[in-house]
Order: sequence, then structure tokens, then C-alpha cells
Amino acid sequence: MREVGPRDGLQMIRSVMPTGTKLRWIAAMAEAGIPEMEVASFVPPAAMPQMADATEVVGSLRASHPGLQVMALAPNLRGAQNAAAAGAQAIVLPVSASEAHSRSNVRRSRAEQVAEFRRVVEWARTLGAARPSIEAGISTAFGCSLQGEVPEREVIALAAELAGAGADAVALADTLGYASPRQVRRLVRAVRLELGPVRLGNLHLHDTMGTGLANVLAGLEEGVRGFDAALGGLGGCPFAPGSVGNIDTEDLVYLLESEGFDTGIDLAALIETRALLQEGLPGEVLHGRVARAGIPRTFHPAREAAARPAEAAPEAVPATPRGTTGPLHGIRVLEFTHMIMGPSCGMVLGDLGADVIKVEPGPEGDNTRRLMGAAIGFFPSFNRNKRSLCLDLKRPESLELVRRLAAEADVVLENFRPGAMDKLGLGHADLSALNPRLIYCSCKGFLPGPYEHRAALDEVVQMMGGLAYMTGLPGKPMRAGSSVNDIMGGLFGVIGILGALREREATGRGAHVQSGLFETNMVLMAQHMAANAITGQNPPSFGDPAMVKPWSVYDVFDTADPGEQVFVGVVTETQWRGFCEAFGLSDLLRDPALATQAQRVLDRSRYLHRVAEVFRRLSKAELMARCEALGLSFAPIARPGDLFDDPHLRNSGGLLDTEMASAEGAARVAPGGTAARPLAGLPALPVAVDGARLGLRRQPPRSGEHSLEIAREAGLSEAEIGRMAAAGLLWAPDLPMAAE
Ligand SMILES: CC(C)(COP(=O)([O-])OP(=O)([O-])OC[C@H]1O[C@@H](n2cnc3c(N)ncnc32)[C@H](O)[C@@H]1OP(=O)([O-])[O-])[C@@H](O)C(=O)NCCC(=O)NCCSC(=O)C[C@@](C)(O)CC(=O)[O-]
Repeated sequence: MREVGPRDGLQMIRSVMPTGTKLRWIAAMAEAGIPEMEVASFVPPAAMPQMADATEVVGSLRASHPGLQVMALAPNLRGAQNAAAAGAQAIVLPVSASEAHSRSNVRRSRAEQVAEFRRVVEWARTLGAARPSIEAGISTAFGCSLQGEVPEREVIALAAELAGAGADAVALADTLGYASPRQVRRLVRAVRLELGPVRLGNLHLHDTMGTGLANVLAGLEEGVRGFDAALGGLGGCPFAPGSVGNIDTEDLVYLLESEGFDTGIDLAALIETRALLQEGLPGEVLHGRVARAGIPRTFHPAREAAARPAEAAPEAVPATPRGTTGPLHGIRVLEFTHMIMGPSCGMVLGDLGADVIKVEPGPEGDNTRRLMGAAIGFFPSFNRNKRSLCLDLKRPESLELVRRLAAEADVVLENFRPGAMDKLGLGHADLSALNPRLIYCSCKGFLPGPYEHRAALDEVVQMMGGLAYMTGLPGKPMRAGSSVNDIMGGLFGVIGILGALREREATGRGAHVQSGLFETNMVLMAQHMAANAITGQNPPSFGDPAMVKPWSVYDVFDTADPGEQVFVGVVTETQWRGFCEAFGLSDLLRDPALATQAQRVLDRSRYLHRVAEVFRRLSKAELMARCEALGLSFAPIARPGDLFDDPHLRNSGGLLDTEMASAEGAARVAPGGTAARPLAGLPALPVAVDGARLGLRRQPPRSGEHSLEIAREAGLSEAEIGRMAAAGLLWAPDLPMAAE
């Protein structure tokens, strides 16, 4: 919070405030907690008699308020030198984006004022460590009453030029108060991208059109954390006709505190300082809604609200249960995917609360819906919590809608063949040029390198990446029984996206995230590569009887129930003792050849057949109950169909009741055309946050189920949507299909 009333506010008032009253007013505001203030303007007193006491004001405040950041405005080198001599810790030099305003305000062209700014920076450098910081304030950044529109690209270029000239910060000023929140978002975003977050200075807003506080919110959303304001809403630029008051400091404090930002300012004490302002400016009308209405009893400063126990909080909207909105609520993902790797990445983002739009070819949608055999379950497993938009991307007329969506999206996600998205005009270069904040995630077979042009499947990378060797029998490589790399590759994509989202908060810039199937498999192989490096040998595979199991008991055993097996693990000395005693094998404890785990591991044949005999006499249920009572690790050998009834999964929110209708391949398996289970509990994400699981907000969509609502949200008129549908560019189940 920077108070600019003593400078921007007073320069618009004809009467001159007595220096003594001014100093008392500024002191009172500082004591109310205002941390920094523009207290004067170093201009010729003849031009602005209100500022004739600038040197005295700055000098006196530096002496009386060492904790206050004392700042001043100076239009030129001479003013900056005077300000520094008086003791100003920071100097703001105005540089107009509007040529006409520049000539009216500082009687120089914009280029001449930039040159003046350079001179100021160069002079300041000669002062060494004690120099004041030099800020550039870009006036009329959002429009000008003299010139009219101020092109955004000129403001961005000016900001870059001033930063390049050595500005410590570059602030954006809406001198006329014409800005809208949308304009603030765009310009702040672009300038921040150009300068980085550190050198983006304050947002200086006026409230001419009543949009001041709305613009503050837009700035906050774009990461701005410094705002100028004037007590009593005074202010304006005498050289920009039509310029009226700054946003009001008291109202801004009310807004920021209510939004949870701790300004460190005592609002009541601040409002009291209006009396001193009024005393110095008798007859002047002061603005400000909070001061007029009084601070409501419902107001709780951020620090106080944070310290209040939850039950004492005002009747709060009940916290939205996690899983209803989720931590990625507000993030928009545009997904172009098929199979597993891309869809699983999008589903995790959707589970975390993002709005995921899956763009599918029409009218039948993603081919994955119609896969058969072992792939029959792919679609419903990896496409919940998404909306479906059916578009023909091969026709350039469709691309306008996709571009509109990409311009507003946070994330684009794709897993097509290398180069396929570029061919469509939707590659990273195309879309990031459209939306520099975009995070573009490509899930591919291989990361950049010699193999990057290759297509890949999970099985391919399991074979070439050693996993099939490690899983199979000697001479019989075997892939893992699930698409481990596809799913994990999608997850690594999510991790990259989350990192890029976090980084974007600081830089304002998106990123190209890439995730590779082969490289994912290599994460799984690290332990075996390390084993090879240590022993000098390839480890035997898990299917190889020669593999040395590192524990006393770590095997699958038959039980008395025909065909039913149980895995049991005995992995510590304590477990071994308890196990032998409980199962009538105490003699093994007395055998000196089996005294340590290291001995047992090398001589398992000496006792494992005894263990197997004992277990074969017990039912599956009895064996598991005894293992559970003993605290041993054990597991039944489950098949997929057993898992729907697993009591732990069922009673812990671990299964999400998912419609199977999107698995269209099922119609060809089950006679009669219906899947065996129209609704099935499929696994939720394996994480709980504060004890809650992430849930199902949307069933896997029908193809094109949300085409209409998405097209409308993107701003297409009904007529445009109708034309696209008639031309066979866009499909929705409730629209008449295009003529074949
Ligand atoms: C999987 C492959 C090999 C298939 O490779 P592919 O068959 O060559 O297909 P594609 O995915 O590259 O191309 C899709 C085509 O559809 C088009 N298209 C797309 N959307 C639209 C639309 N809306 N409207 C109109 N057209 C559309 C798109 O433009 C493109 O057109 P083309 O360039 O061929 O003319 C490849 O995609 C790839 O390498 N992807 C990256 C790596 C990857 O994801 N691999 C894993 C996929 S396999 C999997 O997930 C399951 C599996 C098999 O691994 C399971 C297991 O083994 O356990």
C-alpha cells in the first residue's frame, strides 16, 4: 500500500495546505500503519505552489519517521537531484505512454522523457549504495483523454525500454481512470511477462468510471502486490483533462483486508486521519465509501480473522468438501488425447478439480471408446471428470474455436504422434504465441533425442527398457500386467504441469512440459541398473527361480481351499520368531543353520516345504486371519472382479461409481448390447487430502456431450454454432447431424 494523497491528491486542489497540518496528517497516516508514501513533487513552485514545501516535508519526515518509506515524484533530473538532496528514499519519474500527455505533462516528447529517465538513472548510479531507488511510472498506460487509445504494444515496449534503462521498478498508471478489469489483466500480464515479477511496480489506479476497485481485484489476480491510493479519494492529473480522483485508500484497505491480505494498517485510525486532511483543506469534498458508511461490525482485518478460532468465525459458507471443487478449481485444460497416457494425465488434473475439455473427432469421438479385448476398459477408466467437445480438427474452419479456447486455457495436453499437432496448426509454437501463459504438455513415446520421432506403446518401452526382462521367466520376457508406463507417464506429465503452474505464478510465463514413456520406464529400472552396477551382473528376473529373495518367507502358498492361494511375507527377526511359534515350527528357531535372516535367505529349501505343508492344512480365511493377528504381511491373490467387493476399497471412498456406457466395445462383447455392469466402482486417485478422497464430479462424457455449452462459453452465437454443425465441423448428440 502506497499513499499518494500528499502528492497526487494535493496537486489537484487549488488551495495550499499549510505545511504544519500536512506534516501532522502524514504522521497520523504513518502511525495508522501506512508503510510508504509519496509525500511531495519536486517541480517548480510557480507551476505547483501546493508542492513548494517539498524539501521541508521530505526532510522533516525522514527525521521524524525513520520507519516510513518516503518517496517523491520528480519530472526531470533537476527534480530528482533535489528530491535526493532532501532525503527521498525513492523517486518516481513519470513517463507518459501517450505522446500528447507527455507533451502536456512534462513538455517533452515521450522519447525525450525516456532519455531524461536514462540521465536520472545514470546520475543515481554515481551516488553509490546510498542512492534512492528510481522508479518509472508509465502514465496514461490504459488510455488518454488527449490522445484517445494508447496501443498496448507501445506500453509494453515502453516498459521494456525503461527496465532496460535501469529502472528499479516500472509502475503502470491509469491516469485517466478509463481501465477495465479485462484491460488490467491483459496489460499487467503482458508487462509482467516482459519485465518479470520483480521489476513490475505498483498499479496506480483512478476511479473515474467507478472501476477502480474492480481493477484492483484484476491486478491481484494477475499477481500485483503493490497499489497506490489516496486518502479521501483525492487526486488526478492537472495536465490530463477529465482526470479525477485516485482510488480511495480507506476503501482499498477494507477490500484487501476482507480478501485476506494483511496490510498492517489500522482502518479505524486511518479514517480518523481524514479529520486532519479536512482541517488542512477546509471546504474540500472528501470521498470514500467506508468512511461515509462507517466500518461495519462484520469487518474483520485479515490478521484477526486468521487468528479467530473456526467456531467463532462469522457464519461461514461451509467449506466446500474436497473433491467437489478441488485444488485445481479454476484451471482450464484443453485435452487432445487418446489411449491411456494422455487421458490419464487429463483425468488426474480433472480429479484435482480442473475443468478438462476433451476435444474428440466427431461424431463417434475418441477411438479408444471402441477398443476391444484387454483395452475394452480404457475409456471409462481414464476419462472421468472431463467434458467432451467433438470437432473436426482437420478442417481449418474449426480451428477458430480451438484457438479461442486455447487463448483462455491454462493447460493444453496432447499425446498424438510426434508432429501431428503441428500439422494441425495446434503445436506448442502456434498456441504459446497465442497465449504466452499457456502450459503445453506433450506426452510422447520419447523425450527429445535420437528416438524422438518414433511412435511408442507401453509394451514397446517395457521390452526395450528392461522391464519385460525383469518381470518374465528366463528366456521369456513378459510385460507387466497393466499399462504401468502409460499411467505413470501421464502422472509425470501432471507433475511437470503442476511445477509449471507454480512457476507461472512468479514469471507469468507458460512452459512446454514433455513426458516420455521410455523415460518413465527407466525410472522403474533404476534399482536394477544400480544392482548391476554394484554386482557386475544382470539381476535374475522375478520369474527366475535363481532370484535370491531377500526375506525368510516371501512367497505364494496353496491353502486347503482348492485353487485359493495366499501370499505371506516374514521379513524381520521378530516376525520370524512369532511366525515359527504360532504355526508349530518352533524347532526351526533352534536350528543353528537358520539363526539369522542372512543364513535363511541362502538356504530357503531347508524349511520352505515345511511352511507350505502347514499352510496347505488351513483354509484361506483361517490363514489370513492368523497372519493378521500376528502382524504379518499377507494377501489373497485377487482377480479384477474381486476388487469391486474389497471391503477396504468400498468403505474408504476408494471406488468411484463410474458409468461404463462409454466403453462402446462392450456392445460387441455382451450379447444384447449392454455391459455386464452399467455402473462399476473404479479406483479413485490413491491420495487423501485432510482425510478426504478426490471424487467423481462428472461421469466419462458421451462424445460431444458438452459441445454446445463449450461453444457458447467461447462466445459463439447460436447462428455460428448452427453453421458449424450443418457443415459437419462440430457435433453434439442433441444437434441434427451434418448431411453425410
Ligand atoms: C499411440 C500412437 C502410436 C498412435 O499413432 P497413430 O495411429 O499414428 O495416431 P496419432 O495418434 O498420431 O494420430 C491421430 C490422428 O488423428 C487426428 N485427430 C486427432 N483428433 C482429431 C479430431 N478431433 N479431428 C480430426 N482429426 C483428429 C490427428 O490429426 C492425427 O491425424 P493424422 O496425422 O494421422 O492425419 C501415437 O499417438 C503416439 O506415439 N503417441 C504418443 C505416445 C503415447 O501416448 N503412446 C501410448 C499410447 S498406447 C496406450 O496408451 C495403450 C497401450 C497400448 O500402451 C497399453 C499397453 O500396452 O498396456
